[in-house]
Amino acid sequence: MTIDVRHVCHPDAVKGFDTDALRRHFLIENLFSPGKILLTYSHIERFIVGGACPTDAPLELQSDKATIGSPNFLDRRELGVFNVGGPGKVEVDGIAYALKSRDALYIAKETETVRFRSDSASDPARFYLLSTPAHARYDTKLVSAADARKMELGAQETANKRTIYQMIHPDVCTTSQLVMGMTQLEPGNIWNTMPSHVHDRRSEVYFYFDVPDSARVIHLMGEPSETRHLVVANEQAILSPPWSVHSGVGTSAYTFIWGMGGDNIDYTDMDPVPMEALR
Ligand SMILES: O=C(O)C(=O)C[C@H](O)C(=O)CO
Ligand SMILES: [Zn+2]
Repeated sequence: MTIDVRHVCHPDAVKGFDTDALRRHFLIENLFSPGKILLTYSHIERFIVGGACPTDAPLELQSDKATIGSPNFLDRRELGVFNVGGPGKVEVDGIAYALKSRDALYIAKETETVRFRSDSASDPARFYLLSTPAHARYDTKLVSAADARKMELGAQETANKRTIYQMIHPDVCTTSQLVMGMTQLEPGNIWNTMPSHVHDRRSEVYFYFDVPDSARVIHLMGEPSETRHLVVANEQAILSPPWSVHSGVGTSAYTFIWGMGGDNIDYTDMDPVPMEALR
């Protein structure tokens, strides 16, 4: 298991970042490596973001003295897991939950052991992980895309026809602060979250997938009057601080998993940015 640590950046400092600095602070390029768990610890909301890709042997989530400090990873945290690979199992204190592609599992605070397995090493599961600190324990729950609260948004004419699957969401699954779901664009549609917004009371992480090898997503970030962009390839993630706009456009359709933590668990708590304010 590896943990990369990222610190918080003030927006005034980010104005002067070049492409390398923007990518080093806000883009997570590698989330999956066969037979490994790769993690990034961000001081933004104390998110832990990563991926587990088990092959022949199970992989166990372990704590880390330098960052988490408690004996078990989830002693004071909760965890959202989305499978974006082949079928697999997540064992939570000995109970196995089967996750096919796009199923999610919320794992409770105070869980002692979490193990990831693939059903077949030739089609390994790819478990995307997002964890936040938690003040209370709620039940571990498996949520499939069919169980999600769904919202159909946008139109073909504006190239933003998409379905939002709210999965680890207060109407579906009770958590301390973690809210997660998935946005899937219809073929031929490329824009998410436009008009854009900020969510000052929460920070977010976006994991982009279903991006063809030859395609990229242009993720917009920065203060509304001082935008920057990151060019994102398949299975890469973005750390989004509360002062940053949220919007993105692809060179083809894609899917992304959004995850949020912060001062409330109200998905709709977003401040729209008027188009004329964007620069
Ligand atoms: O396409 C969209 O619109 C979204 O996916 C909205 C996100 O869920 C979001 O903005 C979360 O902050
Ligand atoms: Zn958003």
